[in-house]
Amino acid sequence: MQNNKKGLFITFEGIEKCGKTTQSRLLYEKLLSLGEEVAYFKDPGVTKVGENFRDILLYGKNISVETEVLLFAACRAQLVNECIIPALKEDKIIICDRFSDSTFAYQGYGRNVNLSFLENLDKYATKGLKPDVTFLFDFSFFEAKERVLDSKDRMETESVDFHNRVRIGYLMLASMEPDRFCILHPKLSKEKLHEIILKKVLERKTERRCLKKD
Ligand SMILES: Nc1ncnc2c1ncn2[C@@H]1O[C@H](COP(=O)(O)OP(=O)(O)O)[C@@H](O)[C@H]1O
Ligand SMILES: Cc1cn([C@H]2C[C@H](O)[C@@H](COP(=O)(O)OP(=O)(O)O)O2)c(=O)[nH]c1=O
Repeated sequence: MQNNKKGLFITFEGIEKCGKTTQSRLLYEKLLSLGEEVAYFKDPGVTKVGENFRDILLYGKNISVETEVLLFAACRAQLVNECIIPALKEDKIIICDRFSDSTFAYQGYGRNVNLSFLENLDKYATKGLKPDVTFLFDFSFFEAKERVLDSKDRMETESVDFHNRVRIGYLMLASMEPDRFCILHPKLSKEKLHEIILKKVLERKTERRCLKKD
C-alpha cells in the first residue's frame, strides 16, 4: 500500500540515545500547537501486541534472531493495521519513533539477516506502507554512549562492532532513498535540530497540499 496522498507519515531513526524521542516529541507538540491533526506512535509499542512483545524483545532471555525478526515484524503489522492506516485515512500527520528502517539496520546490517527476506517480510507486515520523510540521526556508538545510559536493554548491551554495522546500515539505506531521508547531526542543539525538522515537515506538507489539489 502506498501512502496515497492522504496524511503525512514521518519517522525518526538512529541508534539508541541519538535524540529520536526528544525531537519526535518536540515536533508533535509544535504541530499540535499549530492546530494540526497529529498522531504519535512508537515502534515497537502502542498496541497491546506491541507492548507485550516489546518487553520480550528488549529484556527476554535467549531470544533467537529468527524470533527477534518475526516479533518486530508482528509488532509493526499490528501498529500499521490498528493505528497508522486509520490515522492516515483521517488525513493526520503521523509521527513514529522508529519503523521498518530499524529492522533493516539492526537485524539486516547488524545481525546479517538476509535483506531480501527482510524486505518481503516488511512488505507483508506493513502492506507496503513507507514513510514520506525519515529523519536519521547519524551518531557513533561512542558519541551516543556519552549520553546517560541508565538501564540497558538487549540491544544496548551489544558490541561496538554491532552498533557500527547498524550505523553503516542506516547510511546505506539513506543513500538508496535520498528523497525520503534527511540526515541530521545529533550534536546540534535541541533547538536547532527542532528548527531544521519543523522546516522540512512544513515544506513536505505544503508539497502534499499542492499534489492533492492537482
Ligand atoms: N541535541 C541534543 N543535545 C544534547 N543532548 C541531547 C540532545 N537531544 C537529546 N539529548 C539527550 O540525550 C538523551 C537521549 O535522548 P533521547 O531523545 O531519549 O534519544 P533516543 O530516543 O534516540 O534514545 C536524553 O538525555 C536527551 O535529553
Ligand atoms: C523497531 C526495531 C527496534 N529495534 C531495536 C532498537 C532499539 O535498540 C530497541 C528499541 O528500543 P527503544 O527504547 O524503542 O529505542 P531507543 O533506545 O532508541 O529509544 O529495539 C530493532 O532491533 N529492530 C526493530 O525493527
